[in-house]
Amino acid sequence: MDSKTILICDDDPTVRSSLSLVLKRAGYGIATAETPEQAVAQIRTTIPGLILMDMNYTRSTTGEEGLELLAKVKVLAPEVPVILITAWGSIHLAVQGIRAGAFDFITKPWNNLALLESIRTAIQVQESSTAADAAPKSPFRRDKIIGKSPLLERVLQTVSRIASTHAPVLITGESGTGKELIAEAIHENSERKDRPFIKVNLGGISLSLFESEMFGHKKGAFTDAHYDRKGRFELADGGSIFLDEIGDLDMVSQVKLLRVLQDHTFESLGDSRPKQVDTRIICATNRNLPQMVQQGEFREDLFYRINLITVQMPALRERREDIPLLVEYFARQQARQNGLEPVEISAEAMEYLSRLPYPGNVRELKNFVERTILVSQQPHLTEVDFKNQYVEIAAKTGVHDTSVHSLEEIEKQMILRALELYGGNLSKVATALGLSRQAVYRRLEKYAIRPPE
Ligand SMILES: Nc1ncnc2c1ncn2[C@@H]1O[C@H](COP(=O)(O)OP(=O)(O)OP(=O)(O)O)[C@@H](O)[C@H]1O
Repeated sequence: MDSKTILICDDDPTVRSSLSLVLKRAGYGIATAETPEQAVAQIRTTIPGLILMDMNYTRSTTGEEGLELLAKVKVLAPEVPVILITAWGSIHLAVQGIRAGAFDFITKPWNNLALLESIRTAIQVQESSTAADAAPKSPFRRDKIIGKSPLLERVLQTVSRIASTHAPVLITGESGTGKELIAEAIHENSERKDRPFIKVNLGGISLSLFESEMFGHKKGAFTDAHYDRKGRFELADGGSIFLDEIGDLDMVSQVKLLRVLQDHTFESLGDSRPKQVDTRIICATNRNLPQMVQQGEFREDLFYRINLITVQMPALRERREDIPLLVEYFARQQARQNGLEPVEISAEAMEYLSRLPYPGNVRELKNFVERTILVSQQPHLTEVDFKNQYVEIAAKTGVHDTSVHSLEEIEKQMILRALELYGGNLSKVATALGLSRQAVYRRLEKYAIRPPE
């Protein structure tokens, strides 16, 4: 395979020559094909590093020929990334192509910067997957990520492989499993580490504020715009942007986000000049995006854009062997923050802690350990100290006999009791349960609990 050669397959000579020019300037070798047949013949002789492929040839405009060619490439050279070229307005074809194994798609007329970025990412990801067993170029830094379980190690292996690429990453997993921590680690282990890491909680941005928050605005663009303001994308230029709770984004904002991911350009409110942006996209969600796509609640094309690499964070109950390490870490951290001697935790206490259910995952464990240390004020903590604290929380939240209830029922009861206890103050409920406010909202929805006014 010649990783520096790109095969351009398009029946339009002007497209072939303008693409050739751009790619040659960027240092790639070029091969061209006018028809799917020629493309197949070329691939049989020399396998290129990447294929840039139009979906429509002379026969029709259904994209059928493009899909056929893609299927052949997937048999002849399955490891070669394919980027599709489609007409604007035929995104559904691109989506079909992605389902059939294409790496990405660009729409005509294309933006050169976005095209080169997509090519670079595709080649990097391809190389990083074939070099999976080779030692990484520089050791992966994971200082703040505690745990040695095989499930966590697998996540870290994937992350260390792809951190240095520019590929968008989607991190999925329950609330409190460490998605944000992983996003930060991806940034810290990339060449963007000295540039900003901008975090945006999309669940917390209302529809009306989305554009000005993400893309910025000019003074006077709307009534309250008293000064120019940079949006989050501009702030993240050269660095990474972490879009948390991406599953909470409404359909209108999804279209706006798609545009910037596609073209790497955006316009600030009140300013019609498009701005270019170079930022790595890292998204996270604890919702089931494929299911949301099926139900028409999340755009499929956006899903494929953000999801070139998926990292699934395991729940804490699936990696209980990490619990003692995490407990030690949180106890040490808390002692350091308060200028105290670290507390000692007995072996029985560790065993007890390792058995609890943790619907709020690592965040819940962290809060629980910190609270027990604070409340008991002892240099040595035993199982009893933790049990007392757990019973107290359970009593406050009204959960007594955990054995006869399903986890969901326990969770629902805990939320109801916490709402009562904190007079409906969601921030306090969230802190007490070790959940984010958004996670509390979602559970209110799930259990059809009416949120307080
Ligand atoms: N492996 C880990 N080692 C050390 N601390 C961790 C680990 N995983 C999570 N934490 C800590 O647990 C808390 C929750 O983690 P984080 O915010 O990354 O979770 P999340 O999955 O993004 O949650 P949410 O979906 O609610 O936003 C943080 O304080 C984080 O530092």
